[in-house]
Amino acid sequence: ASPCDRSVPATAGLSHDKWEIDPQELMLLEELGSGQFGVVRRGKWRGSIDVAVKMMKEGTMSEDDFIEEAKVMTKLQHTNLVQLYGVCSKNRPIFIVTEYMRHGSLLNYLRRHEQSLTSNQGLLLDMCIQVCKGMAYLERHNYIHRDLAARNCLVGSENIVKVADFGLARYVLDDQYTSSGGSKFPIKWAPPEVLNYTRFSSKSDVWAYGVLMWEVFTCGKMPYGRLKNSEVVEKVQKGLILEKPKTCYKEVYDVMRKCWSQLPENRPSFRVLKEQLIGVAQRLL
Ligand SMILES: CN1CCN(C(=O)c2ccc(Nc3nc(-c4cccc(NC(=O)c5ccc(C(C)(C)C)cc5)c4)cn4ccnc34)cc2)CC1
Repeated sequence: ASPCDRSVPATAGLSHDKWEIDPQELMLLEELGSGQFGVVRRGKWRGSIDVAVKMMKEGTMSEDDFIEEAKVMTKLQHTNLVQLYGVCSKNRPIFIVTEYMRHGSLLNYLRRHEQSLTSNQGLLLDMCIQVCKGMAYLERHNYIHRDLAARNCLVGSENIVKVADFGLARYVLDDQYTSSGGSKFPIKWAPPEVLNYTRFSSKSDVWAYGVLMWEVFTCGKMPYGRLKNSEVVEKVQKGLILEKPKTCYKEVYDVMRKCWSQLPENRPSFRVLKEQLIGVAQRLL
């Protein structure tokens, strides 16, 4: 640049690829809770943008693989997906920075608002449709979630619901979580082909989506109640499915049941599910 050039020196910002966030532009605020990777905090980015910051506890994630994948994840943009803004990967622990969702997980939201929600089937169905839209977008981009459940969806202002942590399961190092025999594996959201062969697909996400619908219409009950994981595996392989929640239209339960077809090819796609659920909402409400 010529000496009289007042613009910012050319190198500024280049040291950070567009998915790399400068930690000096982050202000960390209160703790939101902790998950598989450690503590999550609310923060401000560039002084004004509300963010959630996952601070990855050392040894919990295969970091280099994730940082590579982050470039792809930042390109996945949809109203019903929690937006990944970027990562701080130049020092440890690495930070994963996403948009902030002020009401926390869908599971806790359902449990906290059970009284007002049980009589509001329209809102419950709308929440399911929002998750379906986010999942249909991931399906269109051949992106598999691998751990879709109400605990991994988040609620923002005006009852907006977004899918979070899509694809992140691939980078968890804890084999109690990654192997289907492990104590932390989400057995109750897994179809037969995942229980038997860990064969994940958008159709295994559809099975999990059916369980998420059941979570929504029971306002956050635990699927299969207090059954042990080993008992659930046995029953699911025998074709047992979750019973119809009391406050749930039969048409809605019929959609859930299709998500639990034993064979993946017999389950609807998220694209078809979205059309069916919107159709049910128009007829019923
Ligand atoms: C009135 N209420 C008061 C209490 N309350 C809260 O404290 C509260 C408010 C907002 C919250 N928001 C967020 N919370 C989180 C959050 C908080 C704790 C843990 C986690 N989850 C994780 O750390 C996590 C989740 C899944 C996974 C795998 C890979 C296994 C799928 C790995 C790690 C997320 C992430 N977010 C991303 C965007 N917004 C949020 C979370 C909690 C909710 C509102």
